[in-house]
Amino acid sequence: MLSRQRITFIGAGAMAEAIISGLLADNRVSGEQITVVNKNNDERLDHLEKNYGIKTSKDKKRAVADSDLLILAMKPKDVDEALESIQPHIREHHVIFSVLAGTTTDDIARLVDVDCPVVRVMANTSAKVAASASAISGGRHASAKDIDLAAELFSAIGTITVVPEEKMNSVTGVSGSGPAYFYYLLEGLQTAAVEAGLSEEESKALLIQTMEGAAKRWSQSSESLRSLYEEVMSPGGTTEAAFSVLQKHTVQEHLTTGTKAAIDRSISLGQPKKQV
Ligand SMILES: NC(=O)C1=CN([C@@H]2O[C@H](COP(=O)(O)OP(=O)(O)OC[C@H]3O[C@@H](n4cnc5c(N)ncnc54)[C@H](O)[C@@H]3O)[C@@H](O)[C@H]2O)C=CC1
Ligand SMILES: O=C(O)[C@@H]1CCC=N1
Repeated sequence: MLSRQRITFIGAGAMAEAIISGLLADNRVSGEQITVVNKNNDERLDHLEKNYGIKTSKDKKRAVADSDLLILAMKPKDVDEALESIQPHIREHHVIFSVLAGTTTDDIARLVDVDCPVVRVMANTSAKVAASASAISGGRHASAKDIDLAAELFSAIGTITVVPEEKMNSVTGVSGSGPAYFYYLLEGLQTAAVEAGLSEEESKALLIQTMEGAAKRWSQSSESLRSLYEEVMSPGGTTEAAFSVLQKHTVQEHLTTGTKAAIDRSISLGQPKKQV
């Protein structure tokens, strides 16, 4: 199915690039099938064309008319303007995938005159190395075939979980934003490593394997996370010393609160459009 789709990305930013990069690496889609349009940043279009061998266009109308699948990849605040500019060229044969945080499939359907299917997807930037944790929900007009197409496309760039749309804001705060939380924590660990005499290279190698090993261990275990970290702690040992500081500063509670703030933001990003 995917091999016959003409795909147009509306928006040429970080997320579009991550998805394009992952898709091409998987070879299920060729550069010929992909066209990217943007608002006004020609440098981004040149960058994508040169680095990925995809097509770019300054003629949005043509790029939309000549496509089967539209992938909306602009910021949520720009979706109204973006869809207004292309909506006369959207036909019923089009399938729309949206990767926008907060924005619901109904928000998008309201901005399009025809009843084409809309599928909401929350991927993350690990798509760039085919390791996104992506979730998919179908809107009102989306059929099982449309969900299958989204699953086929996004499974080329990582794992897929199909969820009802009411869970999408939670997914966004957890796995959409998730890579940033891990990078932030790792930055703290790397600072300690370097200040204690390890080189950046040494600490990177050690931390990557530590993170991958912990993820693998959790994925293969039925134990709770608490029992997994307690397994690391020897009484009076190094981990306990670290935890006494982390717990004093309620680091875990702050992580929970921060993630809830991301979920709340995803909810509020959808709200202004709901009032239209
Ligand atoms: N960056 C991330 O980790 C993730 C982002 N997302 C979602 O992906 C979407 C894009 O995010 P980023 O790529 O980070 O943003 P970005 O700012 O890097 O890219 C957005 C692109 O949309 C273009 N654009 C704006 N208005 C337009 C219009 N009217 N017509 C055509 N193009 C237009 C901009 O020129 C820009 O190239 C957002 O809605 C975000 O919620 C979802 C998951 C993860
Ligand atoms: O920060 C954001 O709004 C986007 C959505 C999920 C990750 N990045």
